Order: sequence, then C-alpha cells, then structure tokens
Amino acid sequence: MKLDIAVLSGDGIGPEVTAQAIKALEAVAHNFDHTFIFKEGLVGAIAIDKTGAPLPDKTLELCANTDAVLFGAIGDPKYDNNPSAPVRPEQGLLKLRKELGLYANIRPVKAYNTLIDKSPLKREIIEGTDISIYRELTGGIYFGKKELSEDGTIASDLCEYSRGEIERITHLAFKAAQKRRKKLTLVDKANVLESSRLWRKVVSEISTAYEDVTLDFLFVDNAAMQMILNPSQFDVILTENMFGDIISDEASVIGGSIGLLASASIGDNCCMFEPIHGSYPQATGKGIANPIAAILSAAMLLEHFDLVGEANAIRDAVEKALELNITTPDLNSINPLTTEKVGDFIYDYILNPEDSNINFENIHVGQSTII
Ligand SMILES: NC(=O)c1ccc[n+]([C@@H]2O[C@H](COP(=O)([O-])OP(=O)(O)OC[C@H]3O[C@@H](n4cnc5c(N)ncnc54)[C@H](O)[C@@H]3O)[C@@H](O)[C@H]2O)c1
Ligand SMILES: CC(C)[C@H](C(=O)O)[C@@H](O)C(=O)O
Ligand SMILES: [Mg+2]
Repeated sequence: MKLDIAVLSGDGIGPEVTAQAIKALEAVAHNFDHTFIFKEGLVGAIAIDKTGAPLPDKTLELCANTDAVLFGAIGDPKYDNNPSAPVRPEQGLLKLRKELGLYANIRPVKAYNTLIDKSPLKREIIEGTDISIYRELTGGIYFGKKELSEDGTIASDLCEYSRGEIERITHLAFKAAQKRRKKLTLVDKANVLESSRLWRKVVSEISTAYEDVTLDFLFVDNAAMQMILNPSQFDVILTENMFGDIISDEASVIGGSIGLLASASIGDNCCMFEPIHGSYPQATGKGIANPIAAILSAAMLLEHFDLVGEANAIRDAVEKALELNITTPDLNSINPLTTEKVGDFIYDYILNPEDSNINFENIHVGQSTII
C-alpha cells in the first residue's frame, strides 16, 4: 500500500517522539513492502515563531490532501505563562481538528501485565483493565463562543452541542462496544448541565439500535473516582470534549505513564494520530521522553487502513520493549534508556523479531534524571 503521511512534529518533545514513530513505520514499510511518504508541516509554537500563525494555511492544505496526519505535540511555556498572548500554539491543534472534521478521538487505555507493578495503583485494582475512550473532539466548551467583558473582569466559554454532533460519535462508540465487551458508559454531568441532558437523551435513543450493548451512565465526578477505584469495570467510555480530555490523562496512571497513551482522531474524510500527552517542555532535547505513545499512535494509523498485521508488529515490539524494561525514565528509574534507544530497539525488533543479535544486555545507557 502507498500512503502519504503528513508529519506535524510540533514543539517540545514532539519532534523527538515523532521521529521514533516514523522509524517504526519505516520498519513496517520495509517488512511488509509498503510505501509511506512523509511530508512535514509546521504547527504550534514553532509555526507561530516562523510564520506568525499556529496553523499556517500551507500546513492545513497539506493535511487536507494526505491520507493521514501523524501529530507530535504542541505548546510552549512562553505562551502558557502569558495570558495576553495574541495567538497560542493550542489554537493550531484545535483549528486542525475542526477544519479536518476529526470529531471522534479514540484513546485506548490498558494495564500491561509487564508494567502492572509500576503503576501507583494496586495490582488487584488495575489488573485486566482495557478501556476505549471515545472523546468528542470538535464541539463543546472548547469551540463555543468565548467572551471577555470590556473591563476584563468577566469571562465566559459556552458549552454547546447539537444532536448531530452527539449522534455521529455515539454510533462509532456503540459499534466499537459491539466488537469488544459490549458495554458502553456515557460519562456526563446530566444532573447539572443542559448539554449533558441532551447527550443522555440522544445516546439512550440510539441505544435501541444496539440491543446487544449494555448502556450505563456515570456523572463525571463519580467516573473520575471509579477510574481509580475500579477501572476494569469500564469497556467503552463515551464522553464530551472536555470530560474526555481530563479523564484520559487520569486513566493514563493505570498504564504507568502518560507516555504510553496513543490516540486516533477520526472524521468522515480525514484522520490524525496523536499521543495524548503534550510537549513536556521540561524534557525537550534531554532524550527522556517516552516515545511509545507516539509509536502506538503510528500503530493506530496502520490499523485505520486495515493493516492489522502491520499494527500488531509495532505492538509486539512495544510489548517486548516493556517486557525487557527497555524504557525511558518515566517507567525505569534504575537503568533508563533514551528516547532514541527505545525507538532503535522497537525499530530493530519490528525488522527482525527473531534476531538474537539484538543485544538486550548492552542497550541500557545509564542513569537519567526524571523531571
Ligand atoms: N496534544 C497536544 O499537543 C497537547 C496535549 C497536552 C498538552 N499540550 C501542551 O503541552 C504543554 C505542556 O503541558 P502539560 O505539562 O500540562 O502536559 P504534558 O503532557 O506535556 O506533560 C505533563 C507531564 O506528563 C509527563 N509526560 C508527558 N509526556 C511524556 C512522555 N512522552 N514521556 C514521559 N512523561 C511524559 C511528564 O511528567 C510531564 O511533566 C502545554 O503547552 C499544553 O498546552 C499539548
Ligand atoms: C493541547 C490541548 C488543546 C489538547 C486538548 O485539550 O484537546 C490536549 O490536552 C489533548 O489532550 O490533546
Ligand atoms: Mg489533554
């Protein structure tokens, strides 16, 4: 298969982790005889610095005309720490999602057996956890009308959802649940928010077309607690934009590090694959960022194009790295590897899983500092 892939590495650790995802895709292309053509575009703080815009038209055009987008991360403290900044890196990401119509963000969360004792949560609580979070990505409070009063003392962000916006992601979430453990939990705040009551109404109506799936509801505050107390109760979680953002960072604690959590952002015509973490500015250039979230996002890209064996080749390599403790300091404080070394191991393993010449003993490179 030939795929044109736009690469938007962005800021901070974005370029370092994205480089490892590209390596994994190159290994897959070699083994399975595919052609992946990578075309780079600017986004985020680096795009503002170079062009004045967080999402230059050229980048948007590139993304709209490729098969898939591989996204790194955006964000820079020089904007985060300046409430009056006229433009922000995050606007680039939000505009990209909106313009490409990427309304469903799928965030898998699982407890890897080999990492189970690295999570701050107890083994018996997280064992068996395997959740698929369906986060609505182009609506809600992120995109509602924003206002600041003239005297700067009152600010508001409108949370708005239409029936159509709820319907399209709900169908995707039910279909996913049908292929999994047939349970769907809608996370909302229907005891307070009108928008959440519309979600409950629409999702309940749609559920009649998916009778094999059990639907339940949780208020988001309770869901945040259940995620820590009893995460294995969840199968598919469906939720609106902001709740999905927050609950997925929380859920990353189950796996042991946010540096493991990948995602796919899907629309009717475009698709983008992005780790859920941010630009982790403190780590930029230090080689301590975990590249696995970016690498597993590349696996989700392959799966999206029905390249299931190829996606599994990446996942097998990741699992082997985790099993052998070939990991960055977030998961390995004793003898961590650099971002690049983890990427090298995964690349080598995809190319030749049987090759006993991969030297597991000498791959560890010494102590790094965790930030
Ligand atoms: N999709 C995105 O591009 C995205 C997502 C979240 C935040 N951001 C932006 O990133 C910047 C920093 O935000 P933040 O500090 O709140 O979130 P962050 O995800 O960048 O980092 C939070 C913490 O998570 C851990 N972490 C993140 N990525 C990691 C990795 N690959 N390996 C190991 N540990 C990792 C680190 O402990 C870090 O301190 C902000 O400008 C924010 O707006 C961007
Ligand atoms: C950077 C920010 C706009 C973004 C979001 O809130 O969607 C991020 O936190 C994410 O999870 O991808
Ligand atoms: Mg987030």
